[in-house]
Amino acid sequence: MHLNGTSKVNDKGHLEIGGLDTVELAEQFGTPLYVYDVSLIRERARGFKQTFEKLGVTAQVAYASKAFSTIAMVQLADEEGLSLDVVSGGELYTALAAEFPPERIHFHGNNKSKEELEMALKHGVGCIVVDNFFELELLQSICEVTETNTKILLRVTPGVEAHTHEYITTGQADSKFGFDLQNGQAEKAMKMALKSSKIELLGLHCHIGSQIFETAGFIVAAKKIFEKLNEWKESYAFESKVLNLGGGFGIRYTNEDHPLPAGRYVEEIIEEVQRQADHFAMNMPEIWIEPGRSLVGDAGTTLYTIGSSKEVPNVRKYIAVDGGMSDNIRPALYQAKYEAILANRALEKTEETVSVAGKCCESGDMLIWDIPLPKSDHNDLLAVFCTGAYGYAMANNYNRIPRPPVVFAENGESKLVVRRETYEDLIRLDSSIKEKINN
Ligand SMILES: Cc1ncc(COP(=O)(O)O)c(C=O)c1O
Ligand SMILES: N[C@@H](CCCC[NH3+])C(=O)O
Repeated sequence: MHLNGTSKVNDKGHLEIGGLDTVELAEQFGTPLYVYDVSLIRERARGFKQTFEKLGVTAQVAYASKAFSTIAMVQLADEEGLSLDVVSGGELYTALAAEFPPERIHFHGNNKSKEELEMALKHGVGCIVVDNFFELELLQSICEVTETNTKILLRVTPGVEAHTHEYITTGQADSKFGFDLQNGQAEKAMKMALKSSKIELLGLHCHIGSQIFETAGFIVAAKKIFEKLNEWKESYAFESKVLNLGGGFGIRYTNEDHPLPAGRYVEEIIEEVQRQADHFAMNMPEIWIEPGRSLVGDAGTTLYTIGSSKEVPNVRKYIAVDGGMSDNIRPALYQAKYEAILANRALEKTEETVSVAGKCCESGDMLIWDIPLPKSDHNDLLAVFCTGAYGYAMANNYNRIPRPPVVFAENGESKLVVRRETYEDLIRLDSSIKEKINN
């Protein structure tokens, strides 16, 4: 059993998170329930920040709020002195509702609407990460009409893609995101931005992938960017004050995953950037990163109640829980793997191999295949670990299943930060039958 952060098994044999017995949390808040270990999020945030501080590098660690965006999480990011990456009007609205300082918000997205850009400018968002020519022109015209100035980064695709243990360099980066660095698009965008009196180009951004376990991809990306920056310095006297190398730092979901400690990614990235800056006689840029998963992923645990079970003789045993792809779509979408234990009988030895099914009307709604557990029964409590990133964030109402609540656990205290959806919530946006008849 691999336990993260403050998670431990107490003397009743129950899983504890943040000093709280998960059996009691399930009784109090019901299941399914997302529980976050707040101290672990703080530890991860401090880990990133301290590495930059130790190496004396000016930096911004921007929490990629797409991983888990709620008012409480945004406030926690603020408390820890992080910046914030948002990718939509909704994430921006959440950040503003949490009173996150707008100057530390970075606004991403490959198809920001006019309304979203206006909203960002109106609230003084610190940096807009411009993705394409359409957006650059739209932003320029909004700035002119509203007489607003803004700071931007250009998102570039350096021709590097990284996934877990591998990275590949692709000649022509085939991606919906960003300006291609090699085919002249990025250079054209840079020239357009430099001409603008309303837009201040701070530098470049790239993001090479997610759940990455090695630094090689980041290092190749940094090299490619610096080669281009060197050309631009000579031709246009442009120097990138900021270099944002995105997020993507991997975490351990199961014992197949071997991520580096967060500090290692940062140290190696900084060393490479420093080496490149020295090599090309440039000033060391400010380095920004955007971790999402690695800040919140292993701090989240989902608690489920086991209901029905089904034995397929000589094939497998299914146990079904009261949630599934509606609260965690990652196994169905990416064949993502998770570990789990019986939270109410955590010390009992494993006796059988079972597969954990969700309750949605979809054969692919399986949370975990072939996991060893003690002999379980209905009403046992199943804890699935590492659901903190892209769990609640990608939750949905398939089969009109209400989304579970979110509880923050820290130092023996629980805080309900998102309440459970109700059936009334589910029909709230429907036009009522009466309205339909009247129309
Ligand atoms: C631009 C950008 N920044 C940051 C992230 C966060 O990635 P992760 O959660 O893997 O750290 C993503 C998602 O992959 C992204 O697209
Ligand atoms: N949603 C993905 C990651 C997407 C990263 C955002 N660009 C996941 O659950 O792993």
